[in-house]
Amino acid sequence: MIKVVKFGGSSLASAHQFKKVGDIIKADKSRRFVVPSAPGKRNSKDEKVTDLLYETYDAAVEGGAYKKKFEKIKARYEEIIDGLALDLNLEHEFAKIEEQFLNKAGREYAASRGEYLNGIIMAKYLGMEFVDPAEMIFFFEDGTFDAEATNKEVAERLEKVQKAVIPGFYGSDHSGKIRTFSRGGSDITGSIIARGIKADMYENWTDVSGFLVADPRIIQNPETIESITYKELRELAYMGASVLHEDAIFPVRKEGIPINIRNTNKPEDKGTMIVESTCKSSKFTITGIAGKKGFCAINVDKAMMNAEVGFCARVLDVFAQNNISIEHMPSGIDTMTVLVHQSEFEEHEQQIVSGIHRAVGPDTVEMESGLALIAIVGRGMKANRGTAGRIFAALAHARVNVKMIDQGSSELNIIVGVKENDFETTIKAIYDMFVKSVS
Ligand SMILES: Nc1ncnc2c1ncn2[C@@H]1O[C@H](COP(=O)(O)OP(=O)(O)O)[C@@H](O)[C@H]1O
Ligand SMILES: N[C@@H](CC(=O)OP(=O)(O)O)C(=O)O
Repeated sequence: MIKVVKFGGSSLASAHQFKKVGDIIKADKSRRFVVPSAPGKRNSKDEKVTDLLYETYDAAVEGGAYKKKFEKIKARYEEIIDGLALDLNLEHEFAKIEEQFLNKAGREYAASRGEYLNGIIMAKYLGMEFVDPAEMIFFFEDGTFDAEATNKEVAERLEKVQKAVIPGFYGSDHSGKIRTFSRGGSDITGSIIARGIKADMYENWTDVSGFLVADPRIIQNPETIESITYKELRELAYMGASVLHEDAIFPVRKEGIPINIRNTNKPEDKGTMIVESTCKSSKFTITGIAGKKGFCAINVDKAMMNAEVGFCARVLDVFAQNNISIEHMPSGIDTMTVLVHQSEFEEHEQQIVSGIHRAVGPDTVEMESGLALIAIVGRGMKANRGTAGRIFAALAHARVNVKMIDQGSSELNIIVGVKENDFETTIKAIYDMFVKSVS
């Protein structure tokens, strides 16, 4: 049995947390490949080292005062090294990093140093080999991940390695420049390593006892999901359930490796198993609820649009021309609605409206901003009739005005669109209807 274990920033925020992590790794010999994140927040008011690195780099590049922030970063690592009583001095590493900042080595280089330094400390603490992901996790020049070259290199590089610490979040492009995944990307590194070494299990250790039915910041003490499929998880992660990066399932999915979400602060809890498929039915009709704010709906109306061949394609082409990706597209006989991320759309708004006029000559084009989308996800929905009806009933009862409802063809998810200020109420109403009232 070989396990890859990834520890998130909350699990490595201090020497106290590092000790818990050390105990977890030592408790199971199969935990041979360790992927650490950078130190996260020690409490809700604290700062993540990754954020401090971005800020320090920006200040250094702009010629501003950066030294104080840089000292803050050093202090975070010193607290860990001293607390673990390690014979380790990172002064030369910090000197190199400062020099690289002043040479404008890039924001991605800056952010990656959080994981790099934590990896050095972790390797020393555990007595394991340190393997730099810059040597085996590759990106294309445009910043997208080169999965196949990476997989080959990881397999070759780690073939004869018994145990290793491999920092998360970064790699390099083919010119040798350091590149990072998007925020939360150490989850992806863990998955890449698990695929490359054909691990039996990818354990992802965080500060909650698994994937919860809803965000614990919205629902108090939500139920834990015992098992969830890759597909369900992808839907929830994409819609804001931030416990696992939405792209982290792709590498392990190729090898059918399960992911186990575990709690560093409660290692006795079993957590959540994320699997390709399972015959276990979920405890409730729905597996989970997640949502995001910040959407805008563009409603295009034209009498008899359904008789015009290629109408939708021409409208969508206008969005594509402006490089805007589309989230959802519910439609009626004489109307179609396109939902997009408001932050991406705003800048191109007027070009898109005039583009739609030129492309299809609509009667009206109207916009509604400040929308939230909530995904209700569950493999159990297929077998249970009336889920959409129950969602409507729950929201009517909670006095929420439903702007849109869209069921995926896989019957795995239903997306509800509401005003942003109804976001929390909507999640609570759905949770109460499907989970609280039956548990
Ligand atoms: N459905 C959910 N289940 C569990 N945690 C969730 C969910 N939705 C949001 N979260 C949040 O995700 C956090 C864990 O993710 P993250 O902060 O990235 O951890 P880490 O630093 O360990 O990588 C939890 O503390 C919780 O607040
Ligand atoms: N440290 C990076 C990458 C990461 O995955 O962190 P965490 O495991 O704490 O979410 C970030 O803050 O985005």
